[in-house]
Amino acid sequence: MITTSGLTKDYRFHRQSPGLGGAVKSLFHRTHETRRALDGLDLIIEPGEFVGLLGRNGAGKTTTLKLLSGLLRPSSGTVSVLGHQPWRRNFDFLRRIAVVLGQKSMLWWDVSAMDSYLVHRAMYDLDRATFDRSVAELAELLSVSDLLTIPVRKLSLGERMKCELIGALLHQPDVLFLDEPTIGLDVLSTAVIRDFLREVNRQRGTTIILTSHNMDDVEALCERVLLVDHGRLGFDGSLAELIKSTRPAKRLTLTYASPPGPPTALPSDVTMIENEGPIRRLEADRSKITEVLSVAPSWGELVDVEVAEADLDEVMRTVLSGGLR
Ligand SMILES: Nc1ncnc2c1ncn2[C@@H]1O[C@H](COP(=O)(O)OP(=O)(O)OP(=O)(O)O)[C@@H](O)[C@H]1O
Repeated sequence: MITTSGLTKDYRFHRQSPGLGGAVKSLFHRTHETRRALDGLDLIIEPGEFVGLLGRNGAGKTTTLKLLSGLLRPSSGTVSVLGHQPWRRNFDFLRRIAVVLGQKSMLWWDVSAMDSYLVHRAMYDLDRATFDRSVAELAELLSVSDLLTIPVRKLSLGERMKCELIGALLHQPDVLFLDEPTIGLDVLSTAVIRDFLREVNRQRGTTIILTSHNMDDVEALCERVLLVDHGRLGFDGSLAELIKSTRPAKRLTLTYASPPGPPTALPSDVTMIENEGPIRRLEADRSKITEVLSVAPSWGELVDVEVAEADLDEVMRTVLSGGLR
């Protein structure tokens, strides 16, 4: 459904010296520079997948989305989405995709979301009954049915994002590209939007490609993550695999009825990270967990055991600072 091979994007730009003098000078003399944002990206995405694009700021995630959705033309390499070269912006292609870029609205500011949807309806030639049903269903799922006739500029950030998503899905696209859909939203709106996207992916089979710095979004939604690193693919697999390859250690929290005795027979490569009161927190490679659990009851009266993966934000800090194994 989506394939790229050696996909490369160079941006050409000019630097301007600061101040009025710099601005005037740049009118007459411009030196151009090139920045390589994507550097030979190869990927294949199958229909119905929910994929998260991860990477540090400036890694090339938005550029990837823009190339896949046809907003940019590649400098070299190939890209095919639904059998089309996106940058040609063929109508059949545009009818089958939708793009929601956090910082760019598809809704007109001064009119209601419904007015923008009606323009959409005309553009995509949607019949009235299907249109009405779709708007009602989507608005209900996102709890914004009573907000569609208010000028968009009067809506909050979260309400606007929900209205954006409705507009993007009215023509029932096969692929949805989303850039940071929950940025700046409160936990409630974030949860509603996550449930909605999960539903759209499952019920309609819509392929969704999402960029997000919110690891909770990625954990909740994406069964596959692609790590973009300096314009290349740094990792391709599940979030669980990414965690495993980055922080193989698991966290064990042992709670005792009262402060336990010394941790005798603790395997040598297990680290005690908290040793106070009745709680012992340890970090152990997953292969050592059973060994720890077999000696832990001898330290005291063990009342609770919790085994968890390393904290997601910690994992991402390791990944983004180049610590992927
Ligand atoms: N129009 C442009 N002109 C010049 N350079 C650009 C342009 N757009 C992006 N870049 C550069 O290309 C690189 C990749 O940018 P991109 O926006 O794809 O990164 P990103 O991974 O989406 O980052 P972020 O997480 O900060 O949104 C960055 O170094 C950025 O400065």
